[in-house]
Amino acid sequence: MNLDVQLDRISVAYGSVEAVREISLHLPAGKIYGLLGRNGAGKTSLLSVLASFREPTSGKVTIGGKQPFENAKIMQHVSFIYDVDYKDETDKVKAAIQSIARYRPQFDLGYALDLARKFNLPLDKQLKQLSKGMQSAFNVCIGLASRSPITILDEAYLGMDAPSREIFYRELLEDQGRHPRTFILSTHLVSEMDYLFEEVIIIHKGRVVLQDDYESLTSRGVSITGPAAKVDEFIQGMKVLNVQQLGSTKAVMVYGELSEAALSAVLRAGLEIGPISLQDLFIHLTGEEYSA
Ligand SMILES: Nc1ncnc2c1ncn2[C@@H]1O[C@H](COP(=O)(O)OP(=O)(O)OP(=O)(O)O)[C@@H](O)[C@H]1O
Repeated sequence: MNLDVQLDRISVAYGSVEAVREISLHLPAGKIYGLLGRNGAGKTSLLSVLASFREPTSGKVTIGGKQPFENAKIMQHVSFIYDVDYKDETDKVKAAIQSIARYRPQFDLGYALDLARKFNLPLDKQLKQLSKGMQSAFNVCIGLASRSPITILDEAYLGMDAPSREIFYRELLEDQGRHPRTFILSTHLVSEMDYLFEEVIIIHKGRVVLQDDYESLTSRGVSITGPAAKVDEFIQGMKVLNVQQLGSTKAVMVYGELSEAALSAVLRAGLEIGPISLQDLFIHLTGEEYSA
């Protein structure tokens, strides 16, 4: 069953607040997608539509060619992991895992318990008694062990300490190797998680500002440094993300195709070329100069 996700001109409005504005995306199945955006960019609103937690104000979502909203056949293949409020949840960790396993068709109970052990989750404690980071680790266990063909993790790491996040990232990659599926991960921890993503979607003020595979993205972004006049000559016609000048030396971050010929011309001119990180791209593409 091919569960490609297609969003056609999805908008989400809360009264007069337009959280998502006509977003169209095609997400072929089987990849790890990173969804990046600043606070309030519209990530959770978009993901809740994708997970059929809410209907869009306008536009259409299809998963495997079918509309998922109130469609149990499709929704059994989708897991949406988000920051759940467990303050009244008296189920114990092990019992909660067992009861979730009963209604998720691909759930692997053994793997869930193995993950719980790796995260040091106390199986006989009530969910409401877990610390914030442990509750997130519990959510991650459920998200990974569900093995849903479409697994959406909305800032799943909240409160998890660095060693636990490392376990999460390692398990994600290993389990994706064993059971390939679609992961959509929203995050603010761009530099920490970038190596996980096969494709990156950056949204800003409810709109997509960039969607590309990770390798092309980072190969297209470069910094060029050298005497200001020479740098200016080379960046003509390119999308400039950031400019820094110290005396007569200028460092410019640009984004776009740079041909082999252009690259060697830059080097012949004695300019320095360096890579830019996904975090740099994210910061500058969502800075105020790109505001809608
Ligand atoms: N239930 C709601 N009622 C009114 N406005 C809302 C509601 N939920 C979200 N919004 C608004 O919609 C916009 C997008 O919010 P959303 O939670 O989707 O962003 P986000 O990218 O997930 O943000 P963050 O990274 O801070 O979690 C924001 O302006 C937010 O204030």
